[in-house]
Amino acid sequence: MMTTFYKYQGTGNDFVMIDNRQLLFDKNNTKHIKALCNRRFGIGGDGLILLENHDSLDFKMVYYNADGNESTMCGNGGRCIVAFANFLKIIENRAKFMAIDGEHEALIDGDLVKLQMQNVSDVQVNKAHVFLNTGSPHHVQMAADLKNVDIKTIGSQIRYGEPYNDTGTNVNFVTKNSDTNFSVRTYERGVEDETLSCGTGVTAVAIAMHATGETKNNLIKLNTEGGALQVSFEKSPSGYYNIWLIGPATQVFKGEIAC
Ligand SMILES: N[C@@H](CCC[C@H](N)C(=O)O)C(=O)O
Repeated sequence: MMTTFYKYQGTGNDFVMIDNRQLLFDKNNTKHIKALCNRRFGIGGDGLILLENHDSLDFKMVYYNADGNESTMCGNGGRCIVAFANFLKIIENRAKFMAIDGEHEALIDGDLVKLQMQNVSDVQVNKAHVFLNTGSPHHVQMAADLKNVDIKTIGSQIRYGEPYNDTGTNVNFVTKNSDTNFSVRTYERGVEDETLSCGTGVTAVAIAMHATGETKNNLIKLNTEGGALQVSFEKSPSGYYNIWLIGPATQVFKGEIAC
């Protein structure tokens, strides 16, 4: 059997995208999903995303990491699936869809996809790092010499170490450029390596920088290795709300693969 797939990228975080409205894709075959994401033996991607029908919303997003396992929310993947739904003519310029962390709203504004993220109430500020969940878990720590951080080695030590252990976390290293601009490099759980960008990661960084007083602004530009993203938010006594992740999402190619 041949499966038609599309490849999307959002600031270099890349995904195999499959229209699974007919429910033909075998979702329990972890090995197969991992093989499709393999950059040498498969299509290649940081993850694989299925677009499915939803009873009351425009569509449903099902996200798998490159290791073949279904995981928590992917912010860049969320922006890419909105672009894909637009390409499939399921939506025009706005969408409401279901993901693993709940309902999301999104807007397409020219080349940009704006994705509303879930509210964040629990921001754990520690001495040397911040931990918070923006749909996926994120450890955020400052790095004086971001360019030279060995992201894979140090990220993996933190991801598998205390207190995260088996569940793990994504790990973000940050440098402040100005009150409104930060650079970020991310080690992603489930890819088990650095990715060029992480949407829930930069969202976590923007909130962490606000929570620790590194910035007082609520519209932050985040430079990733794959390009620039923006995050806006509001703060109330109970936490952060009206959080938006903003950036480009691009279809790269279409193909067919035997499976
Ligand atoms: N690249 C994603 C994050 C995907 C989920 C993550 N790897 C995890 O398993 O926690 C993003 O853009 O948010």
